[in-house]
Amino acid sequence: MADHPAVEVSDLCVSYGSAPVLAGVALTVPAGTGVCVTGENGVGKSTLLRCVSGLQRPDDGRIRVFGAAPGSSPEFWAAVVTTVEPPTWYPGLTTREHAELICRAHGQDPDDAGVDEALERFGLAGHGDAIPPSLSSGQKQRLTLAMALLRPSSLLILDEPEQRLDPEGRDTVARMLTDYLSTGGSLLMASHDDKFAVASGAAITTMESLAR
Ligand SMILES: Nc1ncnc2c1ncn2[C@@H]1O[C@H](COP(=O)(O)OP(=O)(O)OP(=O)(O)O)[C@@H](O)[C@H]1O
Repeated sequence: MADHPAVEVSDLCVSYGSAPVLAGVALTVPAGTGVCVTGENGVGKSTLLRCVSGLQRPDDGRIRVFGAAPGSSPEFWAAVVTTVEPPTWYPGLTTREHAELICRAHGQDPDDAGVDEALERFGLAGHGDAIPPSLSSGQKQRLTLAMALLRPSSLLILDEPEQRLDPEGRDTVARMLTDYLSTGGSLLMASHDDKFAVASGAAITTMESLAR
């Protein structure tokens, strides 16, 4: 895995109907680094992230994630966390139980994985016994990111992680992404907040610069 870039995209083309959205997009995220894709609304950032996440088949082009095609293999989903799709909450499970579940699903003891610390760090300690649908939109986003960062992974694919977060929440997430990168993780994200992206340790690249 370490021999390959985290993400390698070349000649990626996606159209919706007759409207081309991505035309010959190329992108590399070296393993252990972070890249943030920026650009105006509708330029195709989420489409790119969906394709790299294996959630959308491009019309043309080549995508490799740690040297393999993205998709439905257990190895891919053991290595990759994507927040491109909005989360689905389990009926009747609390915020804490969601965090515990994600740990257990990945073979971690929730205490050892630091569920309490994660809830505290994300400002959710007082909401551990609430069910996620009752949380505010920013608190839901905090829980989504806490769960993404609690489980082991090698690549995070995050679509506008700063969305709905207050300034303190953005700072917390940026610090945690910097830590993630410093421990060898790789990051591909889309964002409208350059300051947040830089604070996260990601190199900024515009969608425009990725197209041929
Ligand atoms: N399922 C779909 N069917 C048809 N058109 C779509 C579909 N998904 C996206 N599009 C169109 O493709 C273009 C790119 O959308 P995309 O969501 O990838 O952009 P984005 O850069 O992530 O935008 P934003 O900054 O608003 O999140 C837009 O014009 C959008 O309307």
